[in-house]
Amino acid sequence: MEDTPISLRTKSLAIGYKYKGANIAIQENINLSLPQGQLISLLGINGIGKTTLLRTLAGEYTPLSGELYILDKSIKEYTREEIATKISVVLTEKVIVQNLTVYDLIRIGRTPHLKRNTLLREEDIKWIDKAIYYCQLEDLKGRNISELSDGQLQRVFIARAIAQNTPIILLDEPSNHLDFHHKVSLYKILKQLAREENKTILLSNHDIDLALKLSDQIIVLKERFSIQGKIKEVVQMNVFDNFFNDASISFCPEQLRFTLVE
Ligand SMILES: Nc1ncnc2c1ncn2[C@@H]1O[C@H](COP(=O)(O)OP(=O)(O)OP(=O)(O)O)[C@@H](O)[C@H]1O
Repeated sequence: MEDTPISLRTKSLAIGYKYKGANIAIQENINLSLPQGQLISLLGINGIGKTTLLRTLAGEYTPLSGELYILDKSIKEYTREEIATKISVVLTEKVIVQNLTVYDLIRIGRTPHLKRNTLLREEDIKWIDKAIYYCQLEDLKGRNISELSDGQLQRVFIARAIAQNTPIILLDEPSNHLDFHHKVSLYKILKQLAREENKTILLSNHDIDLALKLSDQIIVLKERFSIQGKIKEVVQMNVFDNFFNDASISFCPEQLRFTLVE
């Protein structure tokens, strides 16, 4: 496993935003090394910087300092179009274009691979079909997206990212509209996808219990540091003790879950 190729790497990365011309850092010294074929969960309390990190890794925000490498090449050496062939992203805010079918929306995922006005090729159709298969959307593919529930729509956006067929997939809270069964099912689908298609999949998530049971690795963002590793290793570092800064919520390392102290 140690020799697994690394798809995404950061060195002393600082992330944040610009405010009145000044750089405001949210997190500094982030060192990540995300391997191929693995599902990695990004965990941290509200407002700690998960979305900012995902947007930075996706090339939407410029790092405040440090280095970011996609497939061993600095992100600075990629054009926006090239990044879209390496990284697909599912964010929480979704632009909804009315009058699109589920199939049409998934098909948009193929855009980075198509020359202007070209018809879908065999490869494009193969990836759209794979995305429909992974996200179990066969019965919905002809429906108008305006008729879907939030949870169904969420699956369609994930399918669009899968259709894009990039080595790296980043998802911001992809399970937030899903019931427990669909949350578990999403984790299993993403893990299967990571394994079968050798993808690096990073998702942010507030379902920490599920993440600890179903991910290959986790990244935990805390106030002054971040850590990445296999579940057991990270749990042993006690990063979940007093995680929520609330004495009534306690973490049980044996059961890998939080409980409410009576
Ligand atoms: N453009 C911006 N202007 C001002 N503040 C910002 C901006 N972008 C992010 N922040 C602040 O940076 C911090 C991190 O935000 P971010 O959305 O990355 O957190 P998060 O971990 O994804 O949170 P959540 O779990 O609530 O979604 C927050 O305090 C947020 O208010």
